Amino acid sequence: MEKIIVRGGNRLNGTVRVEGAKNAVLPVLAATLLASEGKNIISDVPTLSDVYTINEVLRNLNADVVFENNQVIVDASKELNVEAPFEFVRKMRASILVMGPLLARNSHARVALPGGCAIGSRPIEQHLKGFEAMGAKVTVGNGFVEAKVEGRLKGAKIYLDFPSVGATENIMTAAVLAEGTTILDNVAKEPEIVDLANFLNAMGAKVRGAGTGTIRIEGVEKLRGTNHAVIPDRIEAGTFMVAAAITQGNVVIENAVPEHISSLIAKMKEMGVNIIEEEEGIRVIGPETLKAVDLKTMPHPGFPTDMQSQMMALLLKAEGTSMITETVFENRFMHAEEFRRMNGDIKIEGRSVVMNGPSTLQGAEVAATDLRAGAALILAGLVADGHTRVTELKHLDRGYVNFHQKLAGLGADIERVTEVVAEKATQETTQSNVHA
Ligand SMILES: CC(=O)N[C@H]1[C@@H](OP(=O)(O)OP(=O)(O)OC[C@H]2O[C@@H](n3ccc(=O)[nH]c3=O)[C@H](O)[C@@H]2O)O[C@H](CO)[C@@H](O)[C@@H]1O
Ligand SMILES: C=C(OP(=O)(O)O)C(=O)O
Repeated sequence: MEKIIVRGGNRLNGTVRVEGAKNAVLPVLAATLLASEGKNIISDVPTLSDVYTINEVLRNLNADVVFENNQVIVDASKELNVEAPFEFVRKMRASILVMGPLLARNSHARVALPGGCAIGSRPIEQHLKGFEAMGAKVTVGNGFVEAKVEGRLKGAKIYLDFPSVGATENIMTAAVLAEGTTILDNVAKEPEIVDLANFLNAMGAKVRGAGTGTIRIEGVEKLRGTNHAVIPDRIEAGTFMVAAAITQGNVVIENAVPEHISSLIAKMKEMGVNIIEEEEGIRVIGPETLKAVDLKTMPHPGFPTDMQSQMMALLLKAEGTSMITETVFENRFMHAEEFRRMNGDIKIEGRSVVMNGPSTLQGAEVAATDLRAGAALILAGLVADGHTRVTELKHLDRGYVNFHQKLAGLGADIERVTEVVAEKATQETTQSNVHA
């Protein structure tokens, strides 16, 4: 087993560059299945475990996929298979995003049911409601969801009960090859939705309104491969912004797009963080004293749930009482217990957590319960007394490329070790504690 060991106390300084966005590249790669002619060349692709997983899903569906130098080339022109098995979907829920493209291309798709995960039950009924409205017959059984349609899907008017990111993407990618027009209401407005629409349009689709609450899709008969560069990862950018702020550092985050993270910038400014938009990116200067604030996660342009745990780390160091309310996922506070193990003063009250800060954080052995929790625990470790050891790094690797190396490049005292070396470090700490 691998661990990341952080020794707290260093201020971060310098420049760090963010990668292409995980949550943009996964739907884009799933949508490459729509091109029955030509190759798709997707660039700025991060080397994340989730990307390797979706590439395996595509290969399994009979697409040719080459991933080199942050570029994925997909040739999906051969006849596609119908089924995405559980071995992939269990690793990564976003595998469900192949359902829309497969149904549109094949008139038939069978995908293992994703099930819940550490942050909530995560049902997919809004995705399925969309496929049904377009004429598909959907059945669920034996751990699979299957959708079939005679001939092409038919354009429809669909209203989502909640602006689900995945449902918006899956229905969009089904509707682009449907007969007639689809009007999709109460949709997600995340930048990743806009990126997907841009990619679909470059393949020859007719998608209008992405980024607003209503998307209108005129179906076309065929799509062809194109070139597309993925947008920068706003959550990775936000994570490094917190790293700079929590360590009273001074860091430029290159490639970050301020318009994609305006809610985060506003909240951090409220906390007293100095944030300057520069030509190369966003400069973040952490203050001596952070102010307590309240925040509530919401669909975009509200505060992103994927930044909630990192902000929890930051708020633990703020003066006064802060409250975070999670409205997007029903169970995304598992990291709060881990912060408590680091001496964080934190209480869970239903869908909110209350923190009385600043907490004097102490190094401890903690487990990443999901990918953002993993990053957040490392952020807390940057300002904790002594060593913090973070385990369950498979979650972190789903969403961050070279996270510890990037932090080390900014001056953090951090390393990634295997169990054997980690045990040696534990012994050293135990010995130094005995001597102290
Ligand atoms: C790969 C990817 O892009 N993942 C992101 C995507 O996940 P994902 O697409 O799964 O998130 P959704 O927006 O669909 O889910 C938001 C909420 O709606 C619920 N829901 C969703 C669909 C449905 O049919 N029924 C239902 O009840 C979910 O359980 C959850 O509570 O958006 C989330 C919300 O911004 C982010 O945290 C994830 O990082
Ligand atoms: C929850 C996340 O991702 P996923 O939907 O892929 O689990 C995330 O990126 O924080």
